[in-house]
Amino acid sequence: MTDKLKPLREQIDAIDAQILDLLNRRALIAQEVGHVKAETQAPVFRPEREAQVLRGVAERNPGPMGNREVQTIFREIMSSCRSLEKRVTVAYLGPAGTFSEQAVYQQFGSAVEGLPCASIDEVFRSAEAGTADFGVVPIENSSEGAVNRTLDMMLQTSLIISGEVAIAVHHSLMTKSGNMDGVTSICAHSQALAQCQVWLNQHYPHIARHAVASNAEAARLASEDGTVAAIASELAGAQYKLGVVKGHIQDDPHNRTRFAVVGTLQTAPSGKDQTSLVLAVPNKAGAVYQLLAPLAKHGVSMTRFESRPARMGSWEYYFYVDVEGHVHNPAVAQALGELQGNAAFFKVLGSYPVSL
Ligand SMILES: O=C(O)C(=O)C[C@]1(C(=O)O)C=C[C@@H](O)C=C1
Repeated sequence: MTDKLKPLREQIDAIDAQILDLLNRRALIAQEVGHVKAETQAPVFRPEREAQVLRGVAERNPGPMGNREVQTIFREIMSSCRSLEKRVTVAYLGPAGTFSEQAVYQQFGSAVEGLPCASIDEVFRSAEAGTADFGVVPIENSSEGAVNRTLDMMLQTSLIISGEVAIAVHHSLMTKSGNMDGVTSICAHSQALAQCQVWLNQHYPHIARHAVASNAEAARLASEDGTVAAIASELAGAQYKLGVVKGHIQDDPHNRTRFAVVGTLQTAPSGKDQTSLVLAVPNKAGAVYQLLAPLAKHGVSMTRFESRPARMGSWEYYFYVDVEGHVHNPAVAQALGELQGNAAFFKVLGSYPVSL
């Protein structure tokens, strides 16, 4: 070791000792919080508090560390403190290596028990039955739009949305060999095939495409068969020891997927929240316009409006609406009260912190 390096490393060692001490002091307090919560049967996972802590560290961060990096560290700190109170189990659309699994870690950190499920329906069932404390389900993609199965399930379920996570979705084309020699089919989830179709049409128009249950399943198939190429995350590719033929092949470089954290927890206001609802109106002229009028009247902004055909009953469409603010906010509460009066069907799916 050079003479210059030695004193610097000694400083780092001293700071690490302080960090370790502080981390454990924090963990002891979290354990106390856990005892208080156990006495009052209060929920352990508090998305509003975690969102406030993460926003707070970004606001106070003097640098040179970036906000994102600092938030990643604090998310992990809270995850391990939380796991001293209780290890939360979260169901997601498996297998391991999917973007859904990535969303679980992004929201809960790594001290969490992931429960991979075979379908979106099973994620809901696990959280409804209490096998999992929460479920994480994809709700919409920035290029492909709504995930219809999730929207349909939100209508039927007794669960509510307790939080949301948005992740950047980058797809890679991967094979066992790392090249396309002898490849006769490209496999991926139908959403991933759709998100890469322009690129695929340009580069491999003559190779057959097959939709499979998940991108991780495609990676598994490619790991067993040299004639198969998979489109998946590099994380999934690494799990199956695939070589990358080409990374970032999604047509939209800013491709993102939003996931909902579903459970029984009614999340308290965090200071920057949104509320999701489902509505329906009788099929008559001007009904939708009239339905939404209370939002404008009370100054509540609508951030999302999605329609979905109703397959039964007397209404034509269900409208999935997100508005800014929490249901405990008086303006939101008043607007929703009036909106409910205009609607033939009305369900609040939940109020939760806006994702980072
Ligand atoms: O403040 C709490 O309620 C805690 O349990 C502490 C803590 C944390 O580590 O900061 C841990 C888990 C909760 O989800 C929120 C925050």
